[in-house]
Amino acid sequence: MASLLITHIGTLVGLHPKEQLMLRGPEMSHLPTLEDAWLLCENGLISDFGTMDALPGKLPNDLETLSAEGGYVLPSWCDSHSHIVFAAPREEEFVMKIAGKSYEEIAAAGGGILNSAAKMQQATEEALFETAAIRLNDMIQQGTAALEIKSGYGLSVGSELKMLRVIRRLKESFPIPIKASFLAAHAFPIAYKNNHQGYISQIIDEMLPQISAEGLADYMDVFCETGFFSVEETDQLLTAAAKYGLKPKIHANQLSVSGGVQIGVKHQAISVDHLEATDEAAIAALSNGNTIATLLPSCSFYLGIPFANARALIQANAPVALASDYNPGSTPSGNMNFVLSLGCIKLKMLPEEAINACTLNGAAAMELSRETGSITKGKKANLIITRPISSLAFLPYSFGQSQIKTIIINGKIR
Ligand SMILES: N=CN[C@@H](CCC(=O)O)C(=O)O
Ligand SMILES: [Zn+2]
Repeated sequence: MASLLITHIGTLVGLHPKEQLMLRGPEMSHLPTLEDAWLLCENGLISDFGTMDALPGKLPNDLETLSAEGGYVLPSWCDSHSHIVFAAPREEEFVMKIAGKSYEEIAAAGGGILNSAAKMQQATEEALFETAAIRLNDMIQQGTAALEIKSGYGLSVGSELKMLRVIRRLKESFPIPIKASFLAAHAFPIAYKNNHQGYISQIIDEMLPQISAEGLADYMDVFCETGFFSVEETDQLLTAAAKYGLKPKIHANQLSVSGGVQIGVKHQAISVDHLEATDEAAIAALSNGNTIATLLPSCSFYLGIPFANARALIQANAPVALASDYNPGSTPSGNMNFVLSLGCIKLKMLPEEAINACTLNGAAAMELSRETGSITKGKKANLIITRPISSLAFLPYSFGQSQIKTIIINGKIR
């Protein structure tokens, strides 16, 4: 594999030591940088870096050189929450929202997740793979190079397995790390509206054993929310998943204070995600803990719901990650550059905090921070090279304007 030397880097950003696997509270504002730098990629990994006045004397033979021309170099975005496998977009609901209907009203009228589930029954694995691959390629071009993808539009044994097999194929076909979360507990199918235990038994007795036998999921997810899965039902599902070694990453407190945060923490969830409706008890549950609060500001932006209280979480010494939530209903965008801007503009995170939340803490929310998420020797050479910009703050400040000039994946120009 050819080696790549990137020279004339205006500022190299995110030089965390390899032992730093996650950042919490005040640590999140610490984003080490190096000015006027070079960086060497060998065998797909970051092998060395330094300042331009001390370029390495001995260089590999098969070396390709690329000048960053004064641009910034950052670790690629690590997006730890997405639903990019879906059968069809839902613009009709977008228009209903413009006319004043809420997410809950649309869902109660048979739209929402059930709308996507109905379309999923008909979709072929091939079509699902092709459309998800287009979305994923777009995301990679926008700087994402590690991704979590959920099932959850199947809501039946066959369709949930179909979604997870599509995610497995994406894992095999793309050069970036991908993690799969099993989210059959996303909504109750209509046939089980008044028989919650019937559907929960199907998840526990039929889906989990097959998924485990085929190794199709890395995590268990539940939408713990009023009108969806209760705290008791979430507890039951997470207990069952633990028997198959599936750790939780759950949807909590999106539309109301659901108790989802506390039940996630009780089950040592890797992350509890959303938290738009978080109260003091939920913040206290995350304070000083290892469960990551993954905030999804594009969802608040699109649905017009409150933004999560990032400042209170950071104040409480919690680890905070930012992710896209790319899905057809609440967030039809996987652009992490916009997530970064919203993190600063709406969640009042400092640029350094928001960048750490989109990189190292995002990687940690997928248990990938040993291999990606910072500029650290031995980690994947997955990089974003920007145009020359006036400061780090310019990146989130210039919202909606791409500053990305080149994407590097596994040490190769993409
Ligand atoms: N809230 C649950 N799941 C998705 C939305 C799903 C949908 O509307 O299709 C979310 O994270 O926002
Ligand atoms: Zn989600």
